[in-house]
Amino acid sequence: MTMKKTLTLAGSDSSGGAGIQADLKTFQEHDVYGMTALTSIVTMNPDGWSHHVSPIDVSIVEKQLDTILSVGVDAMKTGMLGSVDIIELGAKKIEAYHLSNYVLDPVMVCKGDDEVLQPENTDAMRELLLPHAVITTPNLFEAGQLAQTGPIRTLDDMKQAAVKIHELGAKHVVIKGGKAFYHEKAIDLFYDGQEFTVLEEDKINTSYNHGAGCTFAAAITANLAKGRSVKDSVTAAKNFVTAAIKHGWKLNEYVGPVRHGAYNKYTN
Ligand SMILES: Nc1ncnc2c1ncn2[C@@H]1O[C@H](COP(=O)(O)OP(=O)(O)O)[C@@H](O)[C@H]1O
Ligand SMILES: Cc1ncc(COP(=O)(O)O)c(C=O)c1O
Ligand SMILES: [Mg+2]
Repeated sequence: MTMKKTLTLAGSDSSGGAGIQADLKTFQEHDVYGMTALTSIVTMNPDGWSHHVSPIDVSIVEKQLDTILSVGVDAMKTGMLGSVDIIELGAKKIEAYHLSNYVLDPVMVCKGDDEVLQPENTDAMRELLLPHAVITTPNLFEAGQLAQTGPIRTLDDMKQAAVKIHELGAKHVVIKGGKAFYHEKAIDLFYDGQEFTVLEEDKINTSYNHGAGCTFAAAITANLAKGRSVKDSVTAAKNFVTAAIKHGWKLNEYVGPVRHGAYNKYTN
C-alpha cells in the first residue's frame, strides 16, 4: 500500500510538544508518512525555561528540502522559519516543485516566551509565502501582524483580518481565537474567500496547551495529504486538537504539552 507523504519545514522543540516533534507525532496519528526539514533547534534553559533558538545554516536546510522534494510530497507545512533567507528558500522550493497543498503556520512567538518578534520575517512571510498558501493558520496575534489591521478584539475584527490575509494571497484562512479571544467558547474563524464559518468548541481551562497550534496545522496538512477538502481538513483538525488539549499534561513545572495521540485514544 502506498502512503501519503508530508513535509514539515520547521524548528525542533527539544521539549517535544511543539515544532517538528508535534508535527511528526500528529502525522503518525493520521497514518501519513512525515518527512522533516529542520530550520532551527529550540532549547530551554533548565533554570527558568527561557528559550534559545539555534539556527541551522540555510545551505543545510536546502539539502534537506531537496532530499524530501526529490521523493515528492502530497502536502507540506511550514512552522518556525527563523530568518528571511529560509523564508526565501521555502518560497523558491514551493515554486520550483509546484507544491499546491501548502499550509502556512505563521509562527512568530512561542507561548510562554518573550522572544522578540522579528518584523522582517513577518514581512517576508506576508510577501513570499502567503501567496502560495492553500491555507494559513495564524493565532490572534499573528493574524494582526500579517493583516496589519490592528489588534483583534471582536469577531468583526477577526473577519476583517481574514479578508485582508485572503487578499494578500492565501486561498483560505483560519484565525485561531483559542484561549486568548474574549469569548466563552474556543472559536476559530475559517474564511474561503466567500463565506465565513465559525468553528466552536468548549474552552478548556488548562495551561497545558504547548504545541496546540503546531498540532492543529499538522493535522490540517495530514488531512489535505489524504485528499480531503480544505474545509473538512480544518474541521477534522479542530476535533483532533481539542482532544489533544483536553488531555494536555504537565511535563515539568514550566510546561505542559498537548497529548498528540488523545483523539485516537479517547474518542470514537
Ligand atoms: N483552552 C482551549 N480550549 C479549547 N481549544 C483551545 C484552547 N486553546 C487553544 N485552543 C484551540 O487550539 C487550536 C490552536 O490554537 P492556539 O493554541 O491559539 O494556537 P497557537 O499555539 O499557535 O497560539 C485552535 O483551534 C484553538 O481554538
Ligand atoms: C520549534 C517551535 N515551533 C513552533 C512553536 C510554536 O508552538 P505552538 O504550537 O504552541 O504555537 C514552538 C514553541 O515553543 C517551537 O519551539
Ligand atoms: Mg502557533
